[in-house]
Amino acid sequence: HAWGYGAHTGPDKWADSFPIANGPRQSPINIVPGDASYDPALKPLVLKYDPSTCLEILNNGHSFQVTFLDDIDSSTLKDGPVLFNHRLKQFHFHWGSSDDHGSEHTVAGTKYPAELHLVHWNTKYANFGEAASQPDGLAVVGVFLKIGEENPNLQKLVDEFDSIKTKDSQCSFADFNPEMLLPGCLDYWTYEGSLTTPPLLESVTWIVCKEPISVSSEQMAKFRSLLFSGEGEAECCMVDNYRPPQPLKGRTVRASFQ
Ligand SMILES: NS(O)(O)c1ccc(OCc2cn(-c3ccccc3)nn2)cc1
Ligand SMILES: [Zn+2]
Repeated sequence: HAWGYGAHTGPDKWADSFPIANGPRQSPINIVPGDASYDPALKPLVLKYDPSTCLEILNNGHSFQVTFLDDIDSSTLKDGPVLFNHRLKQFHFHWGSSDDHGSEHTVAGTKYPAELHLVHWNTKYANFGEAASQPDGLAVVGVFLKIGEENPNLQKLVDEFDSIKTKDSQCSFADFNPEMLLPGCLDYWTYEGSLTTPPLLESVTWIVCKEPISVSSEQMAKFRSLLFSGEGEAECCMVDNYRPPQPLKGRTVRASFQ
């Protein structure tokens, strides 16, 4: 399953190997704030992250990712739209080849230059792999990046890029608190969706923050210096690693705010 984001391997081709690509609850989607229904029963998000559970930063050939130790309840997501405790497994990003696009979710058609995904799994299941195949197995928090001030917390990630330039490279990475990547306001939209990359499993409760965080244009340029290609291969810049919005197919998007 050599899937990617290129002309021959990209999102329009994924259904060939992953027929669920045309399923009833695919992600991302275009969020239309006017169509979202405010749900007063939605609780505030409770995100508690422990920087000591940060393990490594890696280039997996699709994005760069920071992975966390998830064998105990130290970095968790509770409440919000979910009924069970979830553990943070990893976070990663999606971005474009220029500052005018790159996010996966869009808001009334607006594209952001990048989008952060904090991936959590429901601890009623044994592990991420088990949870990933259950309809209520995963909860992903999405945070938009908007061009503005340099983000000193993102810079800690950018400073590692020389060590993870090529596919399948990784290095140890410690004491990073992903809480520093969250916006001040945790108002969110939520809907039932899927992984946005193969295997596109329909197991994700999406929690998309309304407020973006900042990233500078120079920092975005450094994201684009990462490579899809492996060491010794023809260099292919890691850009446009996003899936475009998918059909809503009757789903309701709820808002935690009025
Ligand atoms: N972009 S996104 O946040 O929607 C997102 C988040 C997580 C993803 O995991 C890929 C994956 C790994 N596994 C797996 C299955 C069994 C055992 C171990 C791993 N299944 N899917 C993909 C996309
Ligand atoms: Zn993602």
